[in-house]
Amino acid sequence: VPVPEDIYRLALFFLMTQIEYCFINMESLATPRRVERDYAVLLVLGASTVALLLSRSKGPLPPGPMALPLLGNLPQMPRSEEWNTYAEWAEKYGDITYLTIFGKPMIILNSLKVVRALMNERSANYSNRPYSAMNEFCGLTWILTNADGEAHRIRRSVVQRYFSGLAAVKHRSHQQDEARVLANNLLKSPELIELHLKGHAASSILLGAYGFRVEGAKDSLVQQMDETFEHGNRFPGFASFLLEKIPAMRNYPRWMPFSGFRAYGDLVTRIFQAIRADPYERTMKLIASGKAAPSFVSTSLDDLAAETSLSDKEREERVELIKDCACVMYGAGTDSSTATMGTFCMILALHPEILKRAQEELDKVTGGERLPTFDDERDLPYIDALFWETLRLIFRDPTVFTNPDQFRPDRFLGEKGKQCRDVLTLVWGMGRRACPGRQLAEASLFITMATIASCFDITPKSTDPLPQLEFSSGFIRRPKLFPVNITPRSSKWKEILEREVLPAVYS
Ligand code: HEM
Repeated sequence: VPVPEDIYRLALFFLMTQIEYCFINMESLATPRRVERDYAVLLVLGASTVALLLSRSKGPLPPGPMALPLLGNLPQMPRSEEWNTYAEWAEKYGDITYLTIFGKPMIILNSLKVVRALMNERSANYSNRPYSAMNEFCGLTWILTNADGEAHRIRRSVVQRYFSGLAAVKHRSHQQDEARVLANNLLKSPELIELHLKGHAASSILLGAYGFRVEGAKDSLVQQMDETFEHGNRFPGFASFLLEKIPAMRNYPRWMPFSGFRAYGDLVTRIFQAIRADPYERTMKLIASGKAAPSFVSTSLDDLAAETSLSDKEREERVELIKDCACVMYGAGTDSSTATMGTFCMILALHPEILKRAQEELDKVTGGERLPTFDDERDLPYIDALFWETLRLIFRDPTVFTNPDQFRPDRFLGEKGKQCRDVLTLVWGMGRRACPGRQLAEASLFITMATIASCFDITPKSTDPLPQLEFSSGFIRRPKLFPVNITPRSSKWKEILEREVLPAVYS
């Protein structure tokens, strides 16, 4: 029997969905305003309530803050710096905290011990994504990060074959070039640091995946991709919740009242299909004109051509798979790399003593006469430690890293440093979902950090008061960039950079 709580909950979803639609930009949908009819609301409310009741979870659950009847833990959810609230909850409830938001369960793993136990040792149990009617509704089941079971396994093996292990080494030449292009861009217009960092990450990944570089974050393709992911995030939360709870809603008739979400679903499906197809088409044109650099797409197509026993249908499926895998690399890799490089630059501005020590080490290896290369890697332990400590900032378990708020690259030096690195593999995720772009990202970030530290002094534009390094909330912890001066260490370094960037740009 439906309880009043469920009816209120659903009534609230509908109400909020409509309110949200008033705030999002619906112009592109050209949907005429629909007449709202009470009987339709009652019908859907009834069906939804039954579905909600059937989907109720039973069984013992981990402890967590007391949930309110309708909203769950929504009022207690932190609006910013969520990691501090999660740490407080860990003190109170232990390593695993259970929450619900509008009936949707959420589990926070709060220590290295439980993350390892669940995500690594029992990866087979915990690596699947919960079924998402919303992903199906928007045609997003092909994305590796959403896929499960066999579809996930196949996509991962395709991606790993080209981006992990020894295969990652093939990307080093363009990664070194892109690091130099970034340094040159920072030399020319340091005030555009945010755009340059984004353009650099995008270009490095697009080169690996599709074989072309972009001129920067303003490139139409980069903007198209960003807008697409943004669109996905803007899907009205309550409509998405409703779809998850009642998947049959994806067939909700378009002529019914409140069916605006279907038009929005069509839009999201269309634009996701476009970012899957458009960069692929760009590569096909480059291949046709003989100008394509070797990439994941071109190599995979060559491999496909060499397999003579496949039927036409199998070939078509393989091409679709190649499109899926290339596209996801951009989505998964760009923002994470941009955030890490942004953090690195802000850290250097706040810690001149660290930058000086890095430059001393680099000068010893390069003689202060050239930019660093991958061949220098083994002689640059401090740069390596700097790289690890920058990633470590998101890992704040004080029982593992003492004073986690302090930036101390020395943690990663010497014998003890090796143990710290082992622990820090956590930042790449664990088990079956661990980051397949890890080696690619490690190499790209290392050479870019070494190049930037070689060429520039970085200082905050204003030191009174000294800026604090703050981070935004969300899936990726992004640094809030404060204004900085980025100047070549000397006129000699300006010349070195200008000299060495030319082959990078024109090769
Ligand atoms: C600083 C850089 C990066 C960090 C910290 C990072 C971190 C992570 C983490 C923690 C996961 C696991 C998420 C989960 O458990 O569901 C992940 C997944 C993934 N990463 Fe990365 N990543 C980085 C860069 C990259 C790059 C450069 C690429 C590609 C070029 C990439 C591609 C992927 C993909 C495709 C997945 C999904 C794997 C799956 O669901 O099986 N990442 N990454």
